[in-house]
Amino acid sequence: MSKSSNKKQALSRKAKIYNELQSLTRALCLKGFNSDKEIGFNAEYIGNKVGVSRNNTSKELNRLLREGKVLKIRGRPVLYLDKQLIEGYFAISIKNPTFSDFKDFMQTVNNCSDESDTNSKKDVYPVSSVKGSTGALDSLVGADGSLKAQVEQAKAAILYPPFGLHTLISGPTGVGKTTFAEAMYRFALETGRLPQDAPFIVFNCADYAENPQLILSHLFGHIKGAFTGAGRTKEGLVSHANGGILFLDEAHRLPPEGQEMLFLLMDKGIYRMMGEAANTRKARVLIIAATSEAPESVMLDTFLRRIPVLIKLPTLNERSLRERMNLICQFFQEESERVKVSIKVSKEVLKAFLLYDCPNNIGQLKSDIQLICAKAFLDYITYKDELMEIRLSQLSHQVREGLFKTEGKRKEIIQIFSLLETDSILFDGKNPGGAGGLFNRILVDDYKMAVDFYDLIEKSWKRYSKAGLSGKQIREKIDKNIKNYFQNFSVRLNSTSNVPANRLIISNIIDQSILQKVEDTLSELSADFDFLFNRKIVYSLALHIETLIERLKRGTVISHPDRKSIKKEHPEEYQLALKIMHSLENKLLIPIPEDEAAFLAMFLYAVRTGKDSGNIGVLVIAHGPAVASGMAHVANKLLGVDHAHAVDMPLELSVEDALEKTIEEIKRLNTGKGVLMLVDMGSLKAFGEIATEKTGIPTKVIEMVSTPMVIEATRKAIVPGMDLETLEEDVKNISPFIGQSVDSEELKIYSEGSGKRFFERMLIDTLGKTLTFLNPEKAFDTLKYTLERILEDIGEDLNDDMLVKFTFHCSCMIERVLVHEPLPYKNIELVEMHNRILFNILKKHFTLAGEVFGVTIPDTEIAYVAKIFDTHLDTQL
Ligand SMILES: Nc1ncnc2c1ncn2[C@@H]1O[C@H](COP(=O)(O)OP(=O)(O)OP(=O)(O)O)[C@@H](O)[C@H]1O
Repeated sequence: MSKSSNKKQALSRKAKIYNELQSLTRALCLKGFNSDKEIGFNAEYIGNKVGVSRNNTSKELNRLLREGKVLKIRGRPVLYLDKQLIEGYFAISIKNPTFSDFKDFMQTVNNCSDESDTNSKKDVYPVSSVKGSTGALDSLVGADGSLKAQVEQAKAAILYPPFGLHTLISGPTGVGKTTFAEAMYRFALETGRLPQDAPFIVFNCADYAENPQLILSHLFGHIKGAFTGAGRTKEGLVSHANGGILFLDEAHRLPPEGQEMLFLLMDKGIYRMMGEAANTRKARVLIIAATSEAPESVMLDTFLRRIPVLIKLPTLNERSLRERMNLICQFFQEESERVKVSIKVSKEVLKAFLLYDCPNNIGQLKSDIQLICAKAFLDYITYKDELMEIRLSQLSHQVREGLFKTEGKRKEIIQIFSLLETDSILFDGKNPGGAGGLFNRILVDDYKMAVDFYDLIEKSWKRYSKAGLSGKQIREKIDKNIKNYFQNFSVRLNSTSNVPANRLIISNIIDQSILQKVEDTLSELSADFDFLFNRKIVYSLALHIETLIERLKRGTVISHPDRKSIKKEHPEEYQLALKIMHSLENKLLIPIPEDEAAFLAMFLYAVRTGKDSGNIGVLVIAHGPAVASGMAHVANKLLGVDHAHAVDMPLELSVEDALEKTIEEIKRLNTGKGVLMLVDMGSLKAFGEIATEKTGIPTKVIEMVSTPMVIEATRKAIVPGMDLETLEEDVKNISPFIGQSVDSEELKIYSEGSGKRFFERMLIDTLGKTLTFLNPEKAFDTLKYTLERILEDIGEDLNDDMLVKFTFHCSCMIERVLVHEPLPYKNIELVEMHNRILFNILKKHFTLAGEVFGVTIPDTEIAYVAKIFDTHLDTQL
């Protein structure tokens, strides 16, 4: 054999070995590294795979090492890895490719992302050490979460000398591949790796997949006469992308000829226009390819051999709910900015978007949100509303289904939503700055008192003066409100909240210098007042001070209604407040009005003594063995609390005993804010008066009780800052059945169309406020029909009282069954036995009703319905 053919063989042997090592390393990268296991491939193993002896394989590997293509880990046996792939995987650049042992290798790759480590710095440069590396990539949602590794890889790919590394981004449709590639491009501009005028050219290979000639002509250009119709020479995208990035979407659709031409460009920086035989052209183009095919697929194998960096983006399901929430908020904010109208989105809608099945990932999430916003916009212009409101009823069936998919995610959902005290979020499109930190702002609600707090004072001032209260009365009322506010605020601060005291998040929303100055001030004073150490106090105070400064600038400072008495009642806190104020005045160089000391003193007092001031108790009293407790149970279950309590009054219970029980309950429930009682008969009103007389505990009695009212009472009673009078008012207002006067206009609206009575329209309206998932109109119609059939069977007439009870109870029941949380029932056999006929009638009719809603009503729930008939119709069949 001649020398030259020997060399030829050796060359192809080296290439074979190199290709094999690349495949093996790639497979390893796809599986992920595990530092516990030794990783790498020895010469014998690689040699066996390609049919070359161990000795010769070793020789070739050492050659490759000298060429800078492989990494060598000394030991027994010696292990090899492909250098570029490892660098891409760990987002690093390795200068010295030989390692003394496996530990040395792992240490080097791990340490390189840790700037503090200097040992390995000489060999590698960590991406994180590059100045100015914040920006496009770092601001992607998830950049510090589920995209962390990918962002590091992308930075490394862009920064790799001399011109960056070609990259393949993979992931199913809609995961954000294009967005990610654009962010890489912007990162290249930000870091100066590409000049500001560098091109970013996008080409979707799927667009012309059926016509290879057209693809090649688009990409590489053609010369005159290259094919029929090529009347003149035309440059391709590669030429336009010279000096920048060419983004090839759906790269797996590139025909084989195109792949070959692209590889030539990637390997050697040269290409030919179509129709050119000899002439080659030069272009320096960084390729970012994207594919929705699994990167392991055969189709991509050739591609992978050329592309050293493989970035796999996670699907929406693989991201945390927190990130998804962030995306949702971002999209609503974007829509609001687009149409320049505020968008109000309820908690329930957010929950549905958070949980529904979204197989096409972020892309689908975004377009579903755009779709719902478009619908809401239509309502907005049709009805000339003040803002766009997204209601649960507007959502598509698929999105609404999300509400049923809480399984296994409850904790995370609670964590996300416990921070949001209002029932909805307002996305303010007129304030474009709001988009980025929006979700962060939700996160810091726990610290936030300033904005709400001043607003509270301003709003109540307007409300009370409109109501004709004297100046003194207004001050007294506001003073009470402020006290309540601080009390509740301190409860939140002292609670074992899940909110991390995260300076990073806080620093996104508070001016850095204010935060720093508040931190300094409090740490100076904390030697004497150790409770000031609490991070949350620092943050909430910083937020408060920031708002105060804004108000000072605008000249809208609010005076404290009663500074003198605060000074007298809380002298220690007042003095401390003055110290804080003076220190801040010096640091911030602004004069702070002395009234502020009174607010601060109240805040400090509340935080210091803060204990759970508790909520207003809710007590349901009704005749019947389990009517009251049934309603309280439903309310608690639906709201996920244990706040509604009940006194059941079976017929055999004497009035004296019932009163005694009631007083005991009231004592037990009172936490200082009184108890709201909902009773089913006017005569029970006296119970409240007697209980207050005997115990001094304030009570209010509403002479009407229904499940929705109990739900409303419970829901509102646990709202911080609620007082007994307001609660009574609010609960009364939801009941359309309490002698309200309704003007004739309103009456007309309610009675229009549908052929329903006014009373029924009101009933549906109230149902609408209570139901989460069901369409109230449909629920009402179906249940009324069902009730009429049941009454026909048992020979009773329909009456409104029964209609109210039945529709409310049963619609709540259907919702419970929908979310797989039906009520249990003890001794169900007894109900079945005593009321077999009624039970069977109910079962028959509920089978039909259930079908309408796609559920099967279990016997335990039927037993409760039977009880309603028992108690209210006295039906003993
Ligand atoms: N991290 C992100 N932050 C904010 N928006 C994002 C993010 N990722 C994707 N999006 C948005 O989601 C939508 C879909 O993203 P993109 O088009 O980048 O996905 P893709 O994977 O390229 O989709 P396809 O495979 O369908 O081309 C875009 O409108 C984009 O604005």
